[in-house]
Amino acid sequence: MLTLSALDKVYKTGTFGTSDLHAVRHVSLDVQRGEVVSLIGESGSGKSTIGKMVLHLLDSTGGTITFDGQDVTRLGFRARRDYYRKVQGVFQDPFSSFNPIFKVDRTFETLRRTYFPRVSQSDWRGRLEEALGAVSLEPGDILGKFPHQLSGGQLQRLLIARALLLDIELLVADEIISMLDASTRIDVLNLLGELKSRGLGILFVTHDLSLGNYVSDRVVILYKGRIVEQGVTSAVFDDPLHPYTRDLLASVPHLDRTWDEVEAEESQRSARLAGRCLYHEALAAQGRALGEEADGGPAGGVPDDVGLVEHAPGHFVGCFRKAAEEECPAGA
Ligand SMILES: Nc1ncnc2c1ncn2[C@@H]1O[C@H](COP(=O)(O)OP(=O)(O)OP(=O)(O)O)[C@@H](O)[C@H]1O
Repeated sequence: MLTLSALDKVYKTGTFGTSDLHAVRHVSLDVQRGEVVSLIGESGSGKSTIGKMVLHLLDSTGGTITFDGQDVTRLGFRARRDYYRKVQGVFQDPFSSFNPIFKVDRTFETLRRTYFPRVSQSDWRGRLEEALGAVSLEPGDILGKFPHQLSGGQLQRLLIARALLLDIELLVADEIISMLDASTRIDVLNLLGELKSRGLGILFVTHDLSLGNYVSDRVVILYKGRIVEQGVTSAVFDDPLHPYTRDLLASVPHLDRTWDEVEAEESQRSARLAGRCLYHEALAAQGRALGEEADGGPAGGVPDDVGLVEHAPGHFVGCFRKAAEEECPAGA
């Protein structure tokens, strides 16, 4: 359904826009109907930039985005409107998606006027109540209220209801439950599971590995805008191949280990990988200051073009040694 091919994004930075920040590099992935694919990576790895390019909130600087085989990388006004009928996004902070001076009903009225001008008010009311019911919201509790009168979880569900009214095929869910409390989180996650079983494809953006493990059919691990590993969730979590994926998994807090034990494991892993893995060297050299641009090249950072190698069916790892068909001494 959705396919990204060698997608790139370079931001112009600096006072006069003379510096380049390569936020997304040659990212290729796909999301099928009824499938949840998670983009996982630390802050600054390019997850949201990819989500925004899929949603046409940002232009890409290279590569293509296709939806059902049609190139949607550059869309005119009309085509964009049609695209948004099939593809919608929900973001971390639901408050920023609503205008605080209007009641939430306005969001739905705008939707009706834009996409369903011929639907009568009474039909529309029926559809709206059905969509609110699907996200477990009682119309009487929600309609006629201002955003500040509703909780983050209610607003998040309203945004999903809005997407349902459009009968979308793909949802880009960018950190949508980070701001919710534990019980609301479960409600929203269950809702996503239900939408998936109805055939919705979901591109789920998260920095939270446990969450990625819980919701996804496949995961894509990003580091500095590059895919370092991707595959079926159980394959990647049970047998992480890339040192960065292993680092990420090792950094998940365990209640049964003390800080000293975690530090000892970390230094053993560092010693094992030292001088062997460019990704690892880059992380060490930058003191894990992710978000800074790596220079590229073996000395300072990560090489530009590291192809993904299929280690097992559907399980890909990016490694300069593997790409050169060399053995990885780190065992990755
Ligand atoms: N508008 C912008 N102009 C310049 N640089 C940007 C812009 N937006 C993002 N960046 C940079 O692009 C890189 C990727 O940012 P992005 O927001 O996609 O990362 P992320 O993985 O979603 O991070 P987070 O989890 O913190 O949201 C970062 O280095 C960020 O500073």
